[in-house]
Formats: sequence, C-alpha cells, structure tokens
Amino acid sequence: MARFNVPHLWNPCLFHKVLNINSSGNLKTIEYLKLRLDTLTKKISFVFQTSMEELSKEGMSLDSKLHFLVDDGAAGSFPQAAQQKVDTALQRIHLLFQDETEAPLAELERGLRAWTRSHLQTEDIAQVAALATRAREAFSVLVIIGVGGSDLSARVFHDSFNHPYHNLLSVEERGGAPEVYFTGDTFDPRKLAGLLEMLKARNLLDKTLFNVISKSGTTTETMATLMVIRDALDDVNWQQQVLATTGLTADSVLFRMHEQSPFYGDTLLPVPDGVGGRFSAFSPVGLFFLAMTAGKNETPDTRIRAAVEGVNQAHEGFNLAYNHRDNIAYQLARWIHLSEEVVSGQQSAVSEEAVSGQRSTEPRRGGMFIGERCPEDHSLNIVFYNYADGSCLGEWFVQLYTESIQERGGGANVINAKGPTSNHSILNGIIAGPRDKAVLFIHWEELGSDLVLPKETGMDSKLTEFEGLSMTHMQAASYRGTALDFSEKGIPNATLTLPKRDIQSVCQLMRLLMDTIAVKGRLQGLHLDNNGGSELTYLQEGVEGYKRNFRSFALTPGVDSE
Ligand SMILES: O=P(O)(O)OC[C@H]1O[C@](O)(CO)[C@@H](O)[C@@H]1O
Repeated sequence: MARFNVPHLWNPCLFHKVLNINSSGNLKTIEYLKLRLDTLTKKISFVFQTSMEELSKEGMSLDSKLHFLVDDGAAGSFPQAAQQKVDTALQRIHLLFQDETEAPLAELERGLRAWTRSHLQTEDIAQVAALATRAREAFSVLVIIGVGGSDLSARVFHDSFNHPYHNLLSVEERGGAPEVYFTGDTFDPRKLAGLLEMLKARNLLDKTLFNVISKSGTTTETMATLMVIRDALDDVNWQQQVLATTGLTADSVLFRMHEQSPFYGDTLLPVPDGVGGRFSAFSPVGLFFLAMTAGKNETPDTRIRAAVEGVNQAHEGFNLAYNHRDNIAYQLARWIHLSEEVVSGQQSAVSEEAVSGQRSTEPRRGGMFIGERCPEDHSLNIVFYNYADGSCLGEWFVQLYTESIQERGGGANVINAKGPTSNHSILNGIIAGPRDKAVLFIHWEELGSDLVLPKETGMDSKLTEFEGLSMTHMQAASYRGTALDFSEKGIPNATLTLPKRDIQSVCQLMRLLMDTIAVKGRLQGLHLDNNGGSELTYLQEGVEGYKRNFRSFALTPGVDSE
C-alpha cells in the first residue's frame, strides 16, 4: 500500500502559487499555515490511502519533481546589490556552460568536466552491465576497496537502495545479489582483519570479488589494503578475484599490474579521463556497484537505466535558463553564495564593533564576491541536514563540496547532519551557537515501505495521540517542525524536496549537487587566474602535503615511538 501524500497540500511550491507570495516574501506565514494544515492533511492522507496500481489506473500520479524552496525570511532578504551582482555572474556562467553543450568530449576531458557526460557513455555502461551480470553468477560476496570519491558513491547507493540488512538476507531474498562489504579507506587494521577472518571462517573468501577502485591507482590506504588481501588469497590466480577500476594510464599501479597479468574478466574498468573521483558516481566507479547489487525484481540493466534517467533529468534541468525555477543547481549555488555574503558581512561587522567598542557607522562589509577573497572574514558552515536514516549522502557531499570549493583560503565548510538524529546533538549548536550556519534540508516525501503506529495501545495519553500515524508522516513532521523553528529563530534554511528515495531521484539529486558545485566554483572565480592550469574546483592540491609527510613518516623506522 502506498501512502498518497496529498501533494497539493504538502507541496511547498504549490503553496507559493496558491498564496501568491514571491520568493523574497516572508515564508513564516506559509510555514504556520502548513503546520495548521498538518492535522487536516493527516486525516486526508488516510482517506487517500490507495495502492500504486489504483493510482496509475486512475491516471493519477504523485508529483515526481524535485523541488527547492528557500526560507530567507529569517535571514532578512539578501542585499539587493549582492543579488544583482550574483545574478549577473550567474548569467555569464550559464553562457559558458551552454557553450560546452556542443563541445567535443575531448574538450570536456581537458577541462575536467567529462563527468557531465558520464550518463551518455554507452560503451562504458554496456561494459559495466555485462561484467556485473557475469560476476553476480560467479561470486557470492563483493568487497569494495577504495576511499573518498572511489567508495562514497557506492556507499550512498548501498545505504539508499539495498535492504538495510542486506548481508543477513538469503541470496534469494537479495534477488541474486552478493553480500557487500567496504574496506580500503583506513590503515586501522581492525575491520579489515575482521572481514578476512569472517570470510575465511564462512568459506567465502574464494567466492569473493574484490573491486579495487582508485583513479590514481596509487592511493596508499587502498593499495595497502589490496596488498593484505592479495596475501590472504594466497593463490597464484589471486588476480582472478580482483576487478580493478582505475585511470587508464601507466601512472596507475593498477593499470600496470593489469598489463602484466590481467585482472578478473581480462577487464579493467575505467575511471574515464576528465572525471575526478568525487564526480565519478555515474561512471563505472559507482555504476558497477549499483548493477552488482540489483535486488528482487531488478536487474543490472534496470538499475543502470533508472540511474541514467535520474542523471538525465538533472542534466536537462541544468540546461534550462539559469533563473528557471526547475534549474535548481543555479538556485542552490546562488543561495549558498548569498548566505556566505550575509554571514561574513554580519560577522565582520560584529568584530569591528567589538574591537572599537563603538557602534560602527560604516555600512556592513560585503563578504566574498566573485573571484575575491576575504581571509579575515568568518566563513559559512553549510549544515547538510539529510532527513533520511543511515545514508552516506552527507559524507559524499562533504567530500564533493570541501575538496572542490574550499580553495584560496575561502569557501564554506560543510557539517554533515542527519534528521532527526542530529536534532538530539548538532541542533542545539545551530540555534544557540555561533550564527555562522545555513541549513540545507534534504526532505524525502516517500521513504519506502511505511510503518503505522498501532492503535488502541492503552499507553499513556501523550503517546496515544500519535496512534494511527505513519512513521513517514512523523519524519515529515519532524523535518517541518525543525525547519519552522530555524526560521523563527533566524537561521537561514532551504530545502531540497525529493519525491521518493528511489534510484532515479537520488541520482538526480547527486548530479544536481555536482552541478551546484560547478556553478559555485565559478561564482568564487575558481576558473580564473589559474596560470593556464585546470579549474581549481576539480583539483585538490591541499591533500598532497599529507601524502608526502605520511610517506616519509611511514618509511622512517621508529616513528611510532617518537
Ligand atoms: O581514486 P583515488 O586516486 O584512489 O583517490 C581517492 C581520493 O583521494 C583524493 O585524491 C584526495 O582526497 C580524492 O580526491 C579521491 O577521491
């Protein structure tokens, strides 16, 4: 049974229309009205309980769009001059991205933007589907070895689409999918030792496929793990249990190993040229995992098609006019950029006043403008508040944002929060701590199969009030209550609302967030003054120092005892 959420009453965009309030208007009123209507909606939602089949028979469907709604009433509307400046920049940026639509792939590869075409690489996609279909027959367990962009998208897919207790189900219940484990993101031996011990004890080691993923093919956490696994396999044919996904260049150790003695299926899956790790979800990096773990009533093909469809939707949205309401990437980048403006402006004004002991008569300073850097300003913290349980999406976004946008001493920090879990930890700091945060809620209208709080429990009346309500409804109420509280307390917040937690919506969201990063990077001028080098958005030079120091410490005897 699907719960029909009465989209007309719940859909914030329609509320906008109905009440004819423009986007800079005060949305508190709307939130209050929405809350009042909650009770009504609860009742109606039960009246409308029906099956998906019935819905489609009647030609009715849920509003399947991804929406973006900003509540900027609390922060005060953004300064007009700043808005105009950002809009002019967005218009220019849009023209640059539009030019790219006709460009040959090689040009996108050079600009490290080939990820925008991952969903169109039919050869890669066919190779992934064929290999996954074969490997599902041959192996009972899949272990992903990788870190950062090389494992986070698979972790998101696992959390979002596979059964929460996937590994405990029988192979039939999993629809033929293998058990799944992740490793290679740390030197901490505990979990890797435990994994190998468990696979050996259950006689599964020989039936395990290890998908080692590394674009560079040199990342030490990943490669050290592979060395330990090679040793555990203890077989001359160990490479037939390893599938490598890597850049097709001799710089990659994995590429060189494959040249000498081929990995599983005589195949090397590519991390394609011009696709950085954190942008690789829809290349073979993420798609192979998605296909391998296709569950009941799914196949590798149907899963990949759903992902491609979602990415395509985002891709089309990105090509709309920059100020079109369905071009969410531009709106989101605009909101983040203007929120930085408000936070850095407020903070610097406060500190100037504190130093002089007098109220400043100077107009408040602007924060980061296009291509400028204000190192003394406090920067914004974006709280990525995902209202879905157990999803790695926040971790994925943290890497995507901070490796791309925190450059030249600027760029917002991202805090990963989970609703409602973080309501009982991080939330207090958002309300009562420094006013340096803007909250981006990810709200899901349908979470999947639902549970209803039982009736006639005979429990305390504080609890019986909730009897008969669904958990999805409670989750939505928690999100709405939190968002309203933030608005009332002046915490800037915005919401991305997804119709469903399914492959299409999640992949659409992920691609939309990648596009947001692309726009935000250009708003910060990360494509300018690079001395002919690549756009900083797609580099992460910051991590190189760690790697160098790690190597010399690791190779220095006795360092542990110093
Ligand atoms: O895929 P690789 O080359 O192993 O890199 C893993 C991760 O390490 C980084 O290069 C640095 O953190 C990330 O950008 C990347 O996703």
